[in-house]
Amino acid sequence: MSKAAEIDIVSVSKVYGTTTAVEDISLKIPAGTYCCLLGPSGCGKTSTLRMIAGHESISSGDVRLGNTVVTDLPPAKRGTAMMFQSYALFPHLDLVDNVAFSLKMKGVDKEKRRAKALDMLKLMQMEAYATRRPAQLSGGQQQRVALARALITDPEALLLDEPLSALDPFLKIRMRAELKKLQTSLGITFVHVTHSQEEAMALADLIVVMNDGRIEQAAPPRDVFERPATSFVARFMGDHNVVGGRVTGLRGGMVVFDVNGGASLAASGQPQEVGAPIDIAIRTDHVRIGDAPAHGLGFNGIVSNIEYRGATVKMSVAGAGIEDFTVIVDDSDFFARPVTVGDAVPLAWDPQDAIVLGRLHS
Ligand SMILES: Nc1ncnc2c1ncn2[C@@H]1O[C@H](COP(=O)(O)OP(=O)(O)OP(=O)(O)O)[C@@H](O)[C@H]1O
Repeated sequence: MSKAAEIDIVSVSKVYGTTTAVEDISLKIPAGTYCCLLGPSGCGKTSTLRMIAGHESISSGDVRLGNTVVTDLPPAKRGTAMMFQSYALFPHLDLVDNVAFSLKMKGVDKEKRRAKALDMLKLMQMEAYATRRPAQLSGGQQQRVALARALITDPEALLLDEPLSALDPFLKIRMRAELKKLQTSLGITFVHVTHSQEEAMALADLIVVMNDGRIEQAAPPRDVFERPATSFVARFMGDHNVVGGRVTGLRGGMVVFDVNGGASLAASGQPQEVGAPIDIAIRTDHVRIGDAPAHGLGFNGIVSNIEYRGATVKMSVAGAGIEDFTVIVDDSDFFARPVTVGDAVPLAWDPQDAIVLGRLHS
């Protein structure tokens, strides 16, 4: 239906008075990508999305869509469409007129715009509701109408600001699957703002993790999860232990470091200066319980908490200068050799499961 466009963000900043919301970010989103801007509240995701859409001015830098610099173009001239968090449907208009609205603004004649609006409602399986008003719809149906309304201009990129946040958990997961299907079938670029790492992992081809107005990592979901670039990313994505210390040297190709007042551990990564502060990430589900730690790949600790989660069991362990270390084991492994709070346990992991993290804000 539409053609997809690459979005190129070049050294873009957004300053509101004395607040720098977005600080000199550069990012290429390839045409046809499902991209999620992910990060905590206030990190600059929405400002970034609104600058791509043209709903917010760009303080410095440029945004390009395909071959066109759109930095100074109004929203309707950019080839983008935006779907807002609240859907922003007009309560007094029926669904056809809601969906046809932007074509009306463009001066498209009534018959033509209503026909196109019906086509869009059909695409979203909402044609049976065409004469209803938004208040007569469920949350999921309102979202479909908002999507139809955004897509009626045949945008090259669809921008979505927390599109699933108004839905209950069950509907959220269903609509998430529908969004992915829609993006795949349309083939256009989607940029979707979310603070949920689970949502981003489920949907994105490209996850852009933002923190404090900057990009910490932009990579496919599996890379972000398996090779978090920074301690912020490792903590935000979850399922990693982040352990800090100071580098003491190199051994067998591994970086060796001391945890403050505790164990000497080893990690895979670039050689670091002796004495430099270091953070490493260890996957919570890649830790073995019961294997004696060797070569800095593990430590002995005391179990401080146990949570049963059904398919898995989560344990908190403290020791060797590490206050709260999380271990997730399969339920069958746990119950084959159960431990209780207060037990001393040896923990061990493989060299590739302890990775040195980079520092963005040094
Ligand atoms: N219109 C504005 N005027 C002043 N400051 C603003 C404005 N809009 C956003 N900010 C500030 O800019 C920063 C980034 O805001 P932004 O809305 O882009 O973050 P976000 O990551 O989308 O957060 P959330 O998930 O809470 O929507 C915040 O510190 C915010 O307070």
